[in-house]
Amino acid sequence: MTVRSRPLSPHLQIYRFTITMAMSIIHRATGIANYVGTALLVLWLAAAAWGAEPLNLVNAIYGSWFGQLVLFGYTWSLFHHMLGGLRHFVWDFAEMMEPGQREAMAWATLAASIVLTLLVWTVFVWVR
Ligand code: HEM
Repeated sequence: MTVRSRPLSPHLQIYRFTITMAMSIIHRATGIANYVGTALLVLWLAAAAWGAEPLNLVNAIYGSWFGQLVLFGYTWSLFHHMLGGLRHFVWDFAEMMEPGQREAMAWATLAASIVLTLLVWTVFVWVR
């Protein structure tokens, strides 16, 4: 049987890396992470409804360094995804679609998500 070489679809390795591409991938990843984080939130609420002992256990796990790391990541994920959603909202009005504008919005999303996460953790966790 003769094997004909067929054209390949473009794939990740042949695209030039761009910040907008990274933001698109991160938007999907944070969407998935938000599901996991929300499940953790539900677990905490369920433990609180269950009684003092389960709540103390969940609080101890969430309060450990690993738990705090996960919750910090969840906070960032929520902010990044929400700002990404607002970016889509702006695009729905056919605004900020020019090259340069798209990149600026992508960097602004990333920067704002980091600043907002640090702000929330500073106000509600680190300095109370
Ligand atoms: C816990 C809350 C949330 C969860 C679990 C969640 C989850 C997801 C998931 C899994 C996707 C699909 C990603 C993909 O297939 O590429 C998605 C897409 C999207 N999300 Fe969320 N999301 C949440 C909150 C939000 C919020 C607050 C906003 C807006 C402020 C938002 C705006 C969007 C938009 C616009 C898309 C579509 C993006 C596209 O078309 O590429 N989401 N979300």
